[in-house]
Amino acid sequence: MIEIKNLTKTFKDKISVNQLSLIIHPGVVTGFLGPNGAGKSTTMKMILGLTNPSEGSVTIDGQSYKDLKQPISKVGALINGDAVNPKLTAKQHLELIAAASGIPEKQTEKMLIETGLENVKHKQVNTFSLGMKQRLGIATALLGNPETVILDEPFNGLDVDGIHWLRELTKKLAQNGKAVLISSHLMSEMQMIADRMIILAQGNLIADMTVAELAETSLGAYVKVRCENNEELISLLTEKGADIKQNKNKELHVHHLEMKQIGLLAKEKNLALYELTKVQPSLEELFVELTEGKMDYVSTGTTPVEGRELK
Ligand SMILES: Nc1ncnc2c1ncn2[C@@H]1O[C@H](COP(=O)(O)OP(=O)(O)OP(=O)(O)O)[C@@H](O)[C@H]1O
Repeated sequence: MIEIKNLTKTFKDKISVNQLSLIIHPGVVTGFLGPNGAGKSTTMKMILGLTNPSEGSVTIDGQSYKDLKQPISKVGALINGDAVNPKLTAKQHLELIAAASGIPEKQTEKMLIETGLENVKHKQVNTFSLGMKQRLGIATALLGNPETVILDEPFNGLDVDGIHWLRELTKKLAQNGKAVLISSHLMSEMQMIADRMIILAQGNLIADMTVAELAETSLGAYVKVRCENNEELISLLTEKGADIKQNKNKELHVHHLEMKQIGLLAKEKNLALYELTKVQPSLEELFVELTEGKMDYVSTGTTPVEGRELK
């Protein structure tokens, strides 16, 4: 079990991870989600002792990473940008790590088969595609049969077969009692494999719940309204406690008011509505909503109504 308490990382004057507290449980695939720059990799690096926290602590079964006696059998990780000597073959790379860590040689063969690299094991890593490198990174992470597996954006570069393989692998690891932490910025991907979701945005914890809880969260449901006079309707509904966002097509997304209430309030003021639809967003849409306005790199899309702060 990984326990993170008040974990904070500041680079110069920028807070990349802010007072993060959470637990990564064994036997569970935990999706670690957030837009670019949310602080996912930094958190993973702090778990692995690769980056020192500015504040707070991380323990793995009660110990910090640097105090673990046999770290490779406790935590295995794929961190983007992992250094692999490109001149080595896949087999040599794994054998080198196995030898350095006292892992039996037969384990390297097992990992090459498990990750589908058996046929290319004698090829130099510099001839590998991104997907093959990812597979080798995953083989490296699993080499010590660790209790916890941390994978930073492992789907990057994998083809359809690879994606399917990795989904099955992560499920199997969790079924075997391992704690699996996987980062991604794609909710749709995580939805397929994660039991629990942790969402970060700008270093802050936005959600930490099971996928079922996330899907049920009332934050998600809203009423889509198109109307002849948005300004008037916004002020009317806001007075009644609604939270409203307006997208670039001038559609209003109204939270915390029922469809019927909205219709009746509009009728009282003789406001014509062109559309009134209850929307239960997908997890992908919910993710966008939860993290909107909290990204380092923003693209166009739904914008908040002036004066209303996004939740
Ligand atoms: N070594 C560093 N020096 C300065 N700033 C850093 C450093 N590492 C990370 N950051 C900053 O910390 C913030 C969080 O970065 P991080 O890589 O953890 O995000 P992420 O959620 O993993 O993003 P992505 O999905 O794009 O990989 C970013 O603003 C990033 O620029």
